[in-house]
Amino acid sequence: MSEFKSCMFLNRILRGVQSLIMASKYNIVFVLGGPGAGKGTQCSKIVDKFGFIHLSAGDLLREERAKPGSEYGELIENHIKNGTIVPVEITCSLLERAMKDSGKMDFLIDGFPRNQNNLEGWNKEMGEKVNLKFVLFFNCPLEVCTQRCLDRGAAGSGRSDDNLESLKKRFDTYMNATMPIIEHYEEQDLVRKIDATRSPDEVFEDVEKLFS
Ligand SMILES: Nc1ncnc2c1ncn2[C@@H]1O[C@H](COP(=O)(O)OP(=O)(O)O)[C@@H](O)[C@H]1O
Ligand SMILES: O=c1ccn([C@@H]2O[C@H](COP(=O)(O)OP(=O)(O)O)[C@@H](O)[C@H]2O)c(=O)[nH]1
Ligand SMILES: [Mg+2]
Repeated sequence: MSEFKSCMFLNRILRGVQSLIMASKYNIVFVLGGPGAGKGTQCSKIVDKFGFIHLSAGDLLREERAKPGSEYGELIENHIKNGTIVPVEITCSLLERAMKDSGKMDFLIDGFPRNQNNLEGWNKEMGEKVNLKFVLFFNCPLEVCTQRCLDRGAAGSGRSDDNLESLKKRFDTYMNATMPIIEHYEEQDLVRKIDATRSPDEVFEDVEKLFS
């Protein structure tokens, strides 16, 4: 075999190995944006049309909090009410367990990673196991987000954090802890920013282009 041919052959083997490695990894899209930006609403639409599994970190934490005798129930409730972020070991293990239990490979991870501790803990535990496709970022001003959360609370969300006092703290966390994470991914050109102030269907028109 000529040198050129053996080089081509090796290249093909390498590409094969690479695609095998990628196929064995979870495909994930992180979904970020302020409280009430519409992350959950858009994730439902993506699931309906593109068949991803939607994992909301907040929902998983609320589920864990509700379990009778949960070791972490009180800690989670305190963080949620204060708009602060639960330590990554708890959230990451809930996410990983849900991913494994689903038996699927394609996930929307909604509302995570929210701070540096989340990012570092996730990278350490899951970095080698996932292929991060992109970060879907719903950009929405504070006033619009606040009104949506207050309406969600008034409509009976039952959430202990859909009130003005908690919302102020949630925004504080969002600006100080989550925005730097979005900037971190922006530096890697992984952020797909969407104007989330429009109606859900208009927002989704932009979202679906990213998945088609
Ligand atoms: N584009 C939108 N325009 C108006 N209201 C919206 C929009 N998207 C979501 N909502 C409403 O705002 C509230 C927050 O939406 P949600 O999807 O739960 O946001 P998040 O998960 O980002 O907190 C919900 O009551 C939802 O029905
Ligand atoms: O990775 C996460 C996701 C959520 N939360 C907590 O759960 C709350 C509600 O998060 P959720 O994503 O449900 O709120 P949303 O942004 O959708 O309104 C947050 O304010 C945090 O206190 C957390 O600690 N870690
Ligand atoms: Mg949500």
